[in-house]
Amino acid sequence: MTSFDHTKYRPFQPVAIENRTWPDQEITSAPLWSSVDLRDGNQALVEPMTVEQKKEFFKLLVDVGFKEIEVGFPAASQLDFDFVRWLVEEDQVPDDVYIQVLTQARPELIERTYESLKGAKKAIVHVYNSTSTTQREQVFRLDKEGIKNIAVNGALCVKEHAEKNPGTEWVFQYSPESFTGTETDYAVEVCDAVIDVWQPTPDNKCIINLPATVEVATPNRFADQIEYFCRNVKKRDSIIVSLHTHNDRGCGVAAAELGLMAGADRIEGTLLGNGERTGNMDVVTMAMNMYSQGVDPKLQLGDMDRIVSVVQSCTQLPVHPRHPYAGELVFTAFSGSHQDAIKKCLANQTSDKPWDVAYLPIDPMDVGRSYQEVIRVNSQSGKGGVAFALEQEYGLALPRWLQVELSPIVQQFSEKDGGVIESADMKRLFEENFMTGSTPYALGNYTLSKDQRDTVTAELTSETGNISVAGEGNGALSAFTAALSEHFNIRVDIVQYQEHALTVGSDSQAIAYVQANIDGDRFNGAAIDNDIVSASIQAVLATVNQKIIHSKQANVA
Ligand SMILES: CC(=O)SCCNC(=O)CCNC(=O)[C@H](O)C(C)(C)COP(=O)(O)OP(=O)(O)OC[C@H]1O[C@@H](n2cnc3c(N)ncnc32)[C@H](O)[C@@H]1OP(=O)(O)O
Ligand SMILES: CC(C)C(=O)C(=O)O
Repeated sequence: MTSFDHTKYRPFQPVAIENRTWPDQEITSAPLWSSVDLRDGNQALVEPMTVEQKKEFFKLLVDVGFKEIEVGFPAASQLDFDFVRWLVEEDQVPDDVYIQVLTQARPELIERTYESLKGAKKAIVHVYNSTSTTQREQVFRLDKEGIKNIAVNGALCVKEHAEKNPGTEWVFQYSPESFTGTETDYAVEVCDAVIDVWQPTPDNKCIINLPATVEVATPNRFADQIEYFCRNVKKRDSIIVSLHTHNDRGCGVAAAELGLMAGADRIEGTLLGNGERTGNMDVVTMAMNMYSQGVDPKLQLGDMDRIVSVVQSCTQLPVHPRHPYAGELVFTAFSGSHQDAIKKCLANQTSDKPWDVAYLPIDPMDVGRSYQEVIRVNSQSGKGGVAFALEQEYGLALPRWLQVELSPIVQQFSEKDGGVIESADMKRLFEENFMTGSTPYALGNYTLSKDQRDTVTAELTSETGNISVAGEGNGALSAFTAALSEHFNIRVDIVQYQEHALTVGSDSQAIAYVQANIDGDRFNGAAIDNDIVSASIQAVLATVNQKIIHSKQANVA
């Protein structure tokens, strides 16, 4: 017998709607945003925020650009009450920001709520009661009329208190809590009754907030509910339809997006999605989704590290490394083909072209991240990733033929090491294997002269004694190659050559990369010097040094 029995659950009963229009809509402008971090987010924490944490969080929300911020449930806790008083008395709320507070539709709680707001410049009073069948039947034990009366009486009470305090610019908000579990036509009926009390106008709107208190269906079903609601609610032009989705099925953002397409004007959510159970709708994700489609979300999310840091320290919840747009790994590719594609696309990307980089839906720089972290190398990585890391970190633009040689060396190392290879290790492997221009022989003094042909004479130093070599050719490199060929009795042909100035570390240095065919085997060398000719000569010497060591090892074997 298994207890995993799906027949105990009932499917969601969708609202009957014909000719729905939302699937054809696009999101082309930002909604009104309201942060509920300090209320819904806070009420879901193991340890609710202290006043100090709320202050820090509030400052972040203002800096991010929220103009409506639900700051608490002041009738429920002294701490929330005190925080609202601090905001008002210490004049902490910018003139263009509304503070929003939540209250149940109970007269004594509404009264206390208004006490907390005394002297506020602008405030949204948010009153709610649950309208779902489950709560009607089992929690409130009231019929539809009884539940509607709670809403109407709450709305009346809210209005009366506002009239007694005309110094504040009041906005009223009502939520039929558990909207998704409410028959949609009945939700319209209750909201209509509230609207009748408040008598909003196009110039003095009220907010009707439709919560997916619990997410119970696929986002398309939620969108149907929203479109139905918008079509049928009274005075549509005098109300702001707001959405407040939760993430029980993991679709909080998708539901809000489709709900917006279905006609909503305003979105409530939290930064990075903290909230009851699986969380509230994540404003960061939804806003960045818009941003990535070329729509201005009207929120400033560029300092993502600060957002993550404040949210983590105030909620004491970690942010998942793969959290959309904000997690530490979301712009990082480990696998070779992704790295290769990213590297090539980044090289093509210029500021005058629309962003078009494989595997990166947005430019990491836009949220304060660097290209360095875009590619991290482990045993799944290929040459592109290694080359990218060396270029980003050290300015070493390895030619493709050298990338091909270095990549397996790095891969072997990471397989042994078992994890991510740091750029410093890759550089060390590069130096150990290719910058071999000092052992057994290092370049001492040399002279170059130019006549019909170039001539070089060079001193090579080594532990076993110094030697002199001389040769001539069509350039410095070929003269030096000839000198080495003759002295060591080998045949050296330069197959590949590349050089560039070093832009990282020192701007007066250059690096040369050489691939040489020596007696039928290919060797790769590189060298850095203030002078490009010296760098080139040393890179050739690096290949010859490898050949000498190789031959010695072969003889020993
Ligand atoms: C989906 C949401 O997030 S809604 C917000 C939920 N957040 C919170 O509840 C956090 C803060 N709340 C609290 O601290 C407490 O609930 C308080 C202080 C507000 C009230 O506490 P209490 O008076 O002990 O009441 P409690 O919350 O248990 O509610 C009990 C009564 O209020 C009624 N009630 C609950 N919600 C509402 C409402 N929105 N409107 C009117 N009455 C309500 C209940 O039916 C119940 O009635 P009963 O006593 O006749 O059975
Ligand atoms: C009070 C309402 C909006 C709420 O928090 C919810 O339904 O989740």
